[in-house]
Amino acid sequence: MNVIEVNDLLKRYPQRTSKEMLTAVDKISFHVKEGEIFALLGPNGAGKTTTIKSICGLLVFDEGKIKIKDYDLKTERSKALKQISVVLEGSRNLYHRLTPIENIQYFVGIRGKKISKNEALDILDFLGIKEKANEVVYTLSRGMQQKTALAVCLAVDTDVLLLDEPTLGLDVISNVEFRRLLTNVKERGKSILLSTHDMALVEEIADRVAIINNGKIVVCEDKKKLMDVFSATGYKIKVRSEDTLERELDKIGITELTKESNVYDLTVDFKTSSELYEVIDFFKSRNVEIVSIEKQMVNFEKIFISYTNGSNS
Ligand SMILES: Nc1ncnc2c1ncn2[C@@H]1O[C@H](COP(=O)(O)OP(=O)(O)OP(=O)(O)O)[C@@H](O)[C@H]1O
Repeated sequence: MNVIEVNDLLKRYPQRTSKEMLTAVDKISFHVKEGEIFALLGPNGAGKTTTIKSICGLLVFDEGKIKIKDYDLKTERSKALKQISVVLEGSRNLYHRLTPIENIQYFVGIRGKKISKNEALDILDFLGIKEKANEVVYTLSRGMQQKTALAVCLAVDTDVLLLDEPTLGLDVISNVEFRRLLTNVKERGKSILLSTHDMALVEEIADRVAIINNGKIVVCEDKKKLMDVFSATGYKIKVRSEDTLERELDKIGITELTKESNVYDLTVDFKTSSELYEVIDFFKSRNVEIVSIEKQMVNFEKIFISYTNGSNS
């Protein structure tokens, strides 16, 4: 079952400096399945926040259709919005003069629900900030505030969570901790749509990912499949030869070459495994010694850059 369906979403903003409208989100479509972590990954200005704000009803979009758990956001707005809770980018998710407990009770209250102090404490405990339950939010660190915002989402107890740049501004330790927490939240049966330009976050916790660039989705795929496809293509090959090979190597599509005495370190991208065998035959036929062949480890950065042509993230 899909918990969110976005179809042909279009959002344009008026610009101050020109009469032309800026297309922030350009007819994008994707869906989030029940129980998964779906990441919207893109560089600055790609349209991630605009998408998240459209889904949570904070922006009026120009065209397209958004469904949240079968409720159409335009025609069944309040039912649709009841299905989700949101942590927006930045620090405006909480009342900073209230404590985490008070924030939880307040936000649960405005949803027409109730939560006891002990239940709220259990959630804060789950997120590792129970000892801060009664401190006012503005005295908490950025990471603790982010966990408090997540605690509010869990307390409101919707099945679907929307998180805009959840790890932005967190230090390395908090970042690692937050990733683990999001996985634990998913294990509680929640579905998560997050936007980010944090590739480590996507690599570690996302089930599926859509890469968005200039308002368009350039790829939407199961993360493991995407990583498999990419890791299948890159090889590091070390060969030894008394002869000069540079010219010959041009024929086999080397992407990187370094040479020390008579040892060549080569990086090659193969589209199919038969291309690899062709290269092995090529070396054999020239009596070139193959010292080693290694499949390159792929990280998400490489995938991201190849789809966005290196847009800044
Ligand atoms: N209120 C607005 N008025 C005019 N233009 C806007 C407005 N909000 C966003 N934009 C523009 O829309 C485009 C998409 O912005 P958006 O904030 O959705 O991107 P993003 O992917 O979330 O970026 P970031 O990672 O920097 O937060 C950008 O070019 C941005 O300048």
